[in-house]
Amino acid sequence: MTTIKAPVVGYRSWFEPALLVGFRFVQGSKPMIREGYDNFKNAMFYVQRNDSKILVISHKHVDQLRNMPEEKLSAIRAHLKNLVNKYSVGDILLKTDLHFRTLQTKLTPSLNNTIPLLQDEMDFAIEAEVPKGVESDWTSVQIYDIVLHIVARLSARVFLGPELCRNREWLDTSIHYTENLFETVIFLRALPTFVHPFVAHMLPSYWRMKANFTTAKRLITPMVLERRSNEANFASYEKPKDMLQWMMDGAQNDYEKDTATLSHLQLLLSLASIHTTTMACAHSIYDLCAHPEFFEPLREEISSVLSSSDINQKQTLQKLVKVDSLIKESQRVNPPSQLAFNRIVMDKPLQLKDGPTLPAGTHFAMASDAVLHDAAYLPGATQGANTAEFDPFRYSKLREEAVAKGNSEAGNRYQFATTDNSSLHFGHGKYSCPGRFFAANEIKLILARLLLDYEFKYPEGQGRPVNLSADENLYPDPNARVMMRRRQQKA
Ligand code: HEM
Repeated sequence: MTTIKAPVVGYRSWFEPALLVGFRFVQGSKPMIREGYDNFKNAMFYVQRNDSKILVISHKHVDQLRNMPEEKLSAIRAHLKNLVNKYSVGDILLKTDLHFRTLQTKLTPSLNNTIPLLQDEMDFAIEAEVPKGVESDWTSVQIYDIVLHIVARLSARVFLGPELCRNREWLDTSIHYTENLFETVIFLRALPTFVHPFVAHMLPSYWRMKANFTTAKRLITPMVLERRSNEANFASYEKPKDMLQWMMDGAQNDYEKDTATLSHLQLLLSLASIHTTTMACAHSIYDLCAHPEFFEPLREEISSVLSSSDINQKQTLQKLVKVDSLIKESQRVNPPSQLAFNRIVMDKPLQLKDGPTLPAGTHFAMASDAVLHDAAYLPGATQGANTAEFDPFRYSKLREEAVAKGNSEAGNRYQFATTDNSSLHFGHGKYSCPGRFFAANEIKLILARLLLDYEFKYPEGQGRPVNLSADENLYPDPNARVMMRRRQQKA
């Protein structure tokens, strides 16, 4: 395959073997990507993963590329390549986008109706997942794990309905599938592709992932069959309003109607949503514990909004402007990945505006993390500003300023779920994350409940846990402990 010429970052010397640079990338990608951005931000550079070199191009090209069709520039193929799909999700995403279009056409327009369901499940989830000790005293907890289980329960309520969302086996499967998949993927990506066929089958995580799929089929198939039979036999049958039903209704061919496909897509929904949402919540809590002075202003906003409006309204969540800003800033400082807008150039070379032609087959991405740490692109920042500083109200201030100037349209630009040509953590354009509006609601509901009802702080002498990395992906330390206690006084 023809490749474009560009410098490869991360080498310590001319003699360092590429394989070693690739190994160092697994846990040391941040300085490498920042080095590339600082030196070549208006050009392009490669980062060295051992499964593949990824070309990092300037985000200035995103407007030209964001709505390009899959046949020319593929988001799915880049996603599959990053997931080493032959040994993880397979080729299902090349055969169907049923879950993607259902999120766009059914879930997002129905977000309002999901709020009461999420609220209801939250009561149950908090009762089930928060240790009883916190009721009376400060208790050391693994908050990541608590939030993970709450998110899995809430998401399952909307994806599969009230029955499976309380089924222990499904909850474990939906959580562990992602963990097993990432363990497999990160291990394989550290190795050159020619060894993947030999190594993959030796990984216990690979076999656990397969077992997760078998469990998903065993749990979901009877539900699909029962729903189909009810629909066929009872005129008065009221169809459930959840992702599974919407996908069953929207299935357009035998492959999409197949119970194995529907089960697999539920696992892929879990993969796309549960840990990503949990990470955003956990980062927000870790950041607040490191900056406890921000707890009170957030609690004030939450209680004032909730006392004046009904939480079951979508507009209510939109009024949580400071909470929204906190989540966006926390994501800016701790993004899920340092690279976004992964794409593969399909059959024909792609001529970039004001740039070179990318040969067919090129896998490229954009340095989403570095861009939002560059004062030139960080909204509201002045030249020389300390862009590493955590300012939870950065975006709410910008929104308020825009609204004060009568420009509420511009204010929307600073919302968590809004993407633009420098805010790329959900991608941007046609193939940007279709679940981000749901994620924003879920995170706000969880944080509002946790902040109003509980207090958090780090144990004596402990600060914010350092983020962990696996290639370009970053994640909060899941084992970090915080102290948690029921709030004595509600504001
Ligand atoms: C904070 C949480 C989340 C983050 C940071 C996130 C981020 C992303 C990103 C970066 C992409 C790739 C976009 C591109 O190719 O340009 C993506 C795709 C996607 N996201 Fe999200 N996402 C989140 C939550 C969710 C949720 C809650 C859902 C489902 C309700 C979801 C469903 C999807 C789907 C279906 C895709 C397409 C790829 C696939 O089929 O798996 N995401 N997301």
